[in-house]
Amino acid sequence: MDQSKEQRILNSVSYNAVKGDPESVLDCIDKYCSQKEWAMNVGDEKGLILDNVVKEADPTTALELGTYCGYSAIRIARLLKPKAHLFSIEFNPEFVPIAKEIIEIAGLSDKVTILEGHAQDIIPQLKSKYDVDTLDFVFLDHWKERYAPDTILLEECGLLRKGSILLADNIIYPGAPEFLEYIRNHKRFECTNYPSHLEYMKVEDAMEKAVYLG
Ligand SMILES: Cc1ncccc1-c1cc(O)c2nc[nH]c(=O)c2c1
Ligand SMILES: [Mg+2]
Repeated sequence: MDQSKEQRILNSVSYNAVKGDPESVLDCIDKYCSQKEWAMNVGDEKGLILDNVVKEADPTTALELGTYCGYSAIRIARLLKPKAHLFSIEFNPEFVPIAKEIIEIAGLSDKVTILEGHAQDIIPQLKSKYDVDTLDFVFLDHWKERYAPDTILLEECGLLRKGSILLADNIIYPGAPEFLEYIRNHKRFECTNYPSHLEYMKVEDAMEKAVYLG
């Protein structure tokens, strides 16, 4: 059976990255995906926007929708303060073990819990099953059609508090028009747009930050 692209990314990280060094894992993935095989990691350019918003949020509890190979989980977790934690939801069973391994190589397994399944099934369990109170930061990077319904679900489950910061990837490409419509017309969100480019490409993309006003 041929290896998957994600397995090849893991092979490259395992061979080239410095164990326990998140920056070297990120650099290795960015190098591989810009030189060898494109993959849908948030990447280095949008990754800097993600870094800045995570630093602004300085979250105690963070949630990511869409783990993929763990690249953005590493970007987020490497900036978390000692007691802080990131929950990352991934529905593709092939990606979960690869992300776990890459996060382990980065030395961040203690700060990240990967939850396998669909966000709409796991979000309602975060309080009861995972002892989450409210979320300080949420990164939406799973499937554009789910950005709006899952944002509504987070609010309905009482997981957002005054000042919770949401950041969404791929606002332009592949695009999330329903989410933009929803979040920009919803009076309880304060939105900011960050123009950028699709990972590893010269194609236009953007990220949208939305602060929950309570
Ligand atoms: C896969 C793809 N092909 C061409 C252009 C863009 C994409 C693309 C890029 C991303 O950053 C994505 N992030 C989360 N989820 C996605 O499905 C996704 C898809
Ligand atoms: Mg993305």
